[in-house]
Amino acid sequence: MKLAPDTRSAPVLGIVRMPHSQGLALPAYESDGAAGLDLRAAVPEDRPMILLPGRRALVPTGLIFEIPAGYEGQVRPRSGLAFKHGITCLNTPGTIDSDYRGELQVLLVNLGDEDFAIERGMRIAQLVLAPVSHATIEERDLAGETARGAGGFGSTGTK
Ligand SMILES: O=c1ccn([C@H]2C[C@H](O)[C@@H](COP(=O)(O)OP(=O)(O)OP(=O)(O)O)O2)c(=O)[nH]1
Repeated sequence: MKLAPDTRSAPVLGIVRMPHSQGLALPAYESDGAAGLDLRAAVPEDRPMILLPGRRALVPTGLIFEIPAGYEGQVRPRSGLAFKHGITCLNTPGTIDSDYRGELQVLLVNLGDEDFAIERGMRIAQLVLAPVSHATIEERDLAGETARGAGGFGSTGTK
């Protein structure tokens, strides 16, 4: 199926390579309609990172992103890694601020029951570019009335 062309003008995402990501493919949309750019692990070829069950680690991407103003980057897990190995992002969605100029790192956690080897070039997570707004903050004396009121946390039941 051909997806409808995007008529919005595409934001430009700048990517700067650090030395340890030389030779790795740049993040790319893996299909026409993919929401995220796959992020690859920039760990040494001869030293995969071993994530033991229950442990977490910051995995380098070797990339600095220039997120355009008015957007954020959301670092999200890959469902295949989560389903097959219990590997997910601990802080999902990780927030990449548009003024961040450090290396993008991916905080992975092993919720599976086996050791997991993160190898160089492995696609470990995905980055979604999403619009954000800065709200104008107004302090108020009272919150406006609504039908829900203060009901939450399951107040409407499950059926
Ligand atoms: O998964 C992530 C999440 C964040 N970051 C980087 C980019 C982001 O802009 C910065 C700060 O992230 P966040 O705002 O979530 O962290 P914080 O704990 O609030 O720290 P800070 O005080 O530095 O904002 O860290 C990553 O590389 N990976």
